[in-house]
Amino acid sequence: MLYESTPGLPFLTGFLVLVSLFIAWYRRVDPLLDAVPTVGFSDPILSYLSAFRYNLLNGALMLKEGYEKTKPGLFKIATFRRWIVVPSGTEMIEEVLKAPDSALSARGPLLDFLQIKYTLSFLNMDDMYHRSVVLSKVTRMAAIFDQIHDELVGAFDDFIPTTGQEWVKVSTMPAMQRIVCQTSSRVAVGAPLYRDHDYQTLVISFIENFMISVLIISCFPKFLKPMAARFFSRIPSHVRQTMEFIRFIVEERSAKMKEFGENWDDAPNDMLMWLMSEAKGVERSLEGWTRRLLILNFASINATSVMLTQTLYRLLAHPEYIEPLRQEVEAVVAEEGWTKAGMDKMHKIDSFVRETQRIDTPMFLGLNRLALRPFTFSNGVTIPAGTLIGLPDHSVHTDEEIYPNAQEFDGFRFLKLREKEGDDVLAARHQMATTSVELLSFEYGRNACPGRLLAANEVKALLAHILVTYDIKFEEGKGVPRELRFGSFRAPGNANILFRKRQK
Ligand code: HEM
Repeated sequence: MLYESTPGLPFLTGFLVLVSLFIAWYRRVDPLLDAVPTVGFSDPILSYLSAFRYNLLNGALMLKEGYEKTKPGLFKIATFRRWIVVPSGTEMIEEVLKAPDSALSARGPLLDFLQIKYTLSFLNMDDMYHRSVVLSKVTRMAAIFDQIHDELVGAFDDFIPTTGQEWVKVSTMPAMQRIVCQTSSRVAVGAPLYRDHDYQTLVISFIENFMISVLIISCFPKFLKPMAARFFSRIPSHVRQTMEFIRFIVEERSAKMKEFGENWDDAPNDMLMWLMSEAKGVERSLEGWTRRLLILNFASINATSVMLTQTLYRLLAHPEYIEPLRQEVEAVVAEEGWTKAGMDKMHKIDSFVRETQRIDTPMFLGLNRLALRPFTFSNGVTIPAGTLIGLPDHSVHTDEEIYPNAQEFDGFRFLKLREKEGDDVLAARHQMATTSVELLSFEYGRNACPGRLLAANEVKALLAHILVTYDIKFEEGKGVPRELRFGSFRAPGNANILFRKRQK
């Protein structure tokens, strides 16, 4: 009877069996990875439940559990797309970071993560010259710092216009993004374009659209990705519009480069100029420079505004730091003015921002490495070619053996470590822009962020300016907003902050 009343049942059962077999085959674990313990289910089909838990419920907890249970060692975790192997403990992480690119590639996973082939297919991935441009030029911060300070004051006046005793309500994340955009654009394209609000709107809309495009395109199977990019990405239009904005500047500068060559003494000192001087071959074109500029805007503006927003939230959640930080800024500025040398002396500010970065690191699992060939760790475990490795940023940052009372925010944690060191060289290990295997927000080793010195100085200068210029508080009855989490990502929620001219 049952059979007669449900004629589709055998087909449905058959279909489910086929799907299960396909999943079991697709998510099968390479036997070599059997030696790596799993957090959650190892079974190919049940591992989807673990992936669900990881992506949507409590990925951070799962990573922490794997890290603590296996340290020093390795564990694996299931995501919807694939298995990820995670090293636990700093020694194992260092092995990953020190492995040659020919064994564990950083570039491949980064390009895959950004879906570069479909979002920015025009980038020549073999020539990442913008990285060395940033690294070599940004290191000479002193000359750039004047521009940054000059501009951040203007940006605050533009976006947070306070007068008298009135409190001005500011939607934090969008306002910080605007302020960082204007300040960074001064370093990126110079005057007069950086102040053009239409240009800034375009820069921010590119960043937002880029992130949305990456998310959407990642959800499609490979053969549908080009179509998804065509339908959902507005990036080609952003490229065209940005080209129109910078065309005039590029033409003028190209003419001067031709005329003066190496002897152009008062050449502008901004990223566009650095790119124009260093580009080779097809990259030496309006379109080539535009695309590099866009990718640099993406790399710098979003991460810097997130860091500034998190720092402000931490400050408001711990207002006892406001006075000591203010006093430091005032004392240093009285001695050194608003200079790079002054920034270097703001040890309390530096420590406060670094502590925020430690505890609010934007990724629970940082960017990845792809094993291009079988790779054997010092504990004898070999992972097969094709394995994806993720770095457990947040688990390291909350490792009690490295940071006692790791879950507590201690704004002067790094100041105290700095003061304990005997000399300046050792003390510098604890400053904001110094990378280490114990603090992975800027990554560490040869793939570390080339713009970290700029980011650190920008955030420190912005925070110092806020402290001495404004009184700030959350709206009545409100506090730090709940952060947004998905899998290994986290982002600060948005809250309004009230600003008024400082009263005392
Ligand atoms: C708080 C702000 C910032 C954070 C947290 C941050 C973090 C990172 C991280 C973790 C990476 C490594 C990605 C990888 O290759 O695995 C990276 C790469 C990069 N960052 Fe930053 N960054 C910040 C600001 C900046 C700024 C201001 C610039 C300046 C232009 C910049 C330029 C770059 C570039 C060009 C790369 C790519 C390097 C490559 O292709 O290998 N970043 N950043």
